[in-house]
Amino acid sequence: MTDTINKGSSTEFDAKYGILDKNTPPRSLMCGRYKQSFAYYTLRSRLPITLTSIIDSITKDKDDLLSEYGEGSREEIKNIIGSISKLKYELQTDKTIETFFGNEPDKEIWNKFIKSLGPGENSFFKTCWLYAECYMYRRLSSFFENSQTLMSFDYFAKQKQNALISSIKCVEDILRVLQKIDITFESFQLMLKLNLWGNRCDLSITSGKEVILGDNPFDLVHGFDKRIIVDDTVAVNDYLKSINKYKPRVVEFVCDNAGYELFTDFVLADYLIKSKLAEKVRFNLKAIPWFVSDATIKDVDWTLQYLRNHSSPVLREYGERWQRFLEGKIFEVEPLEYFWTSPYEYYKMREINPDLYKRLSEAQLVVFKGDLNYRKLIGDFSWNFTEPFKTCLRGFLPTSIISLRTVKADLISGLLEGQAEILFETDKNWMTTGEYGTIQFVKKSTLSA
Ligand SMILES: O=P(O)(O)OC[C@H]1O[C@](O)(CO)[C@@H](O)[C@@H]1O
Repeated sequence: MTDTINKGSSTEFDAKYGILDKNTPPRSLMCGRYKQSFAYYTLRSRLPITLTSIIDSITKDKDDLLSEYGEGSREEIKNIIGSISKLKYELQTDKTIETFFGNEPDKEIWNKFIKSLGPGENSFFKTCWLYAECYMYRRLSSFFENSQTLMSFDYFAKQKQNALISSIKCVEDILRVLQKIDITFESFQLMLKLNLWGNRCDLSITSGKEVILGDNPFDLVHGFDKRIIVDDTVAVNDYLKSINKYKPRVVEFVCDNAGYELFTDFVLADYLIKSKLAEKVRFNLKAIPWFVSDATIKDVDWTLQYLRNHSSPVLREYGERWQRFLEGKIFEVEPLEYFWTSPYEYYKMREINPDLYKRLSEAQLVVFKGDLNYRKLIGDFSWNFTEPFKTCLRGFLPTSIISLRTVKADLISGLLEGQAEILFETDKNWMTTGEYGTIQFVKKSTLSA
């Protein structure tokens, strides 16, 4: 995939913006200046396509927007389209990242970060890929946040809702299994794998295009067993069974995509309660529309409402059950937290947001879903692939953590010697297809009483 864009990209762009025709050097921050990196492909091709598709969808849906947000939104729609086009131009001409000046609730944290970037490291292709990509989505959201009529409009909502609606047969199949599941190690393993592969339904990797699930989610799970290249399922199951002296045992989910993936988060959370491996599950969601399909609190409400209103009895049953869990505080949605839509890697959390770090440390396990969370766990940093996952956390360990990630970016840790080489021989793009997954667990040795 990256080869295509690199061959097609104009050399004058590379010359003008100091692009180096090489891959990311070892143990360096990943950024768009390395032409052979997925960072370059993302910034040069994927993100402009994402911005263009937002402009196209707003333009196409303008009449619906006008009827929903009133005639006063007409001018603002035009201005926002102009702002998105300007952002796209800045991205495509490697402009310096600008500070925020509107009424963004997290303006201070973002501007402090932007000002901390050194000269020569503060433009889209020169700064770390993670910062540039997070900045683009944050800046995009600010155009709506600072409007008078469209501040609550989620420009990704339709795609996120479709991601559930189009997978409703899989949803039904899974719920029928959950209804009568026995609590065994095998069923725990199945729930974890279903949740892992639910992460393939991420619309940012397709720049917004729908990800089509196969017919039967269990076929997908069993068919992909060999593609789980690190699997700590046994360790995390043993750990959860060993902590039964803590009450209530709390598991935090740092969620990723809405749609089918959010559904699989509810399924895994339900299983943890049903199996008595936890008494409470808390969900951490995004405060703003993020990376196309990341889940917001509104997406949780919509998902439960959609299930509760569905014609299928089993969908209604679980929509009602999970709504009751929320009312009974067995499930909890955590209060809005802008740290999750900041550019910071997680090893900086204790310094930047100690209250959040403390809250996570009170849980017995934190489940980090997906690729972007993985990038923030280890940083957009070209670690040796065999570097231990715990080392790459650089001290971030509020409590025991597990990462469930389908591999969509050219960074990874915790592989065995020679494992990556074999995978590259199989498919040179294996790191950016989402067709390989990792289940990586780090136990916090001294759990406070
Ligand atoms: O939804 P997920 O699993 O976090 O994936 C999003 C990630 O995938 C990518 O789109 C491709 O790596 C990244 O830009 C982003 O980090």
